[in-house]
Amino acid sequence: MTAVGAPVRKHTEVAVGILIRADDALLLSTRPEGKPYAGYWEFPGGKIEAGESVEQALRRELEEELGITISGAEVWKVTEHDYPHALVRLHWCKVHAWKGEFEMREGQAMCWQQLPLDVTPVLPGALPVLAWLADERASTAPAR
Ligand SMILES: Nc1nc2c([nH]c(=O)n2[C@H]2C[C@H](O)[C@@H](COP(=O)(O)OP(=O)(O)OP(=O)(O)O)O2)c(=O)[nH]1
Repeated sequence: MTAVGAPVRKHTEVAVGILIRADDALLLSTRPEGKPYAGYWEFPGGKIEAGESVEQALRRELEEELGITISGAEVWKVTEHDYPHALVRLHWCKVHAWKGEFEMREGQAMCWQQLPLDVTPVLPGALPVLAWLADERASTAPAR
């Protein structure tokens, strides 16, 4: 329940792309200088602007940040995280196909990672999704 007189925090809607390479590696990049949690590893994406669908926002963000173009994206999971700077609602999309060469247009670092990740620190809002991805992989791994 919201306390009487407490300001209601509005969600910031965010589109996030889980780019998955043919060998199952996941793309992570660092948050650019000047943003909250600068230097933390995250999945690429950003805020959904007024009038945009998740897919449109993700396509725009990946072009702006990475210089690649995706054709389609479907929401896989929706999560929320309450940061001091914002209450975010994250719309997670798995992306298996894109066009173009990766270009770090915001000065970020990028890397392809298998699970478990060996980069740190990772944005806290990404941790539940990393756990689901790991569970999914464990349950689909071929039996020995
Ligand atoms: N891109 C991305 N954002 C995430 C992840 N996990 C997570 O909690 N977030 C949060 C951090 C931020 O509060 C928010 C994304 O906002 P942002 O500031 O990066 O978005 P933006 O690029 O549109 O920023 P700007 O235009 O305001 O500079 O979502 C993640 O894995 N990737």
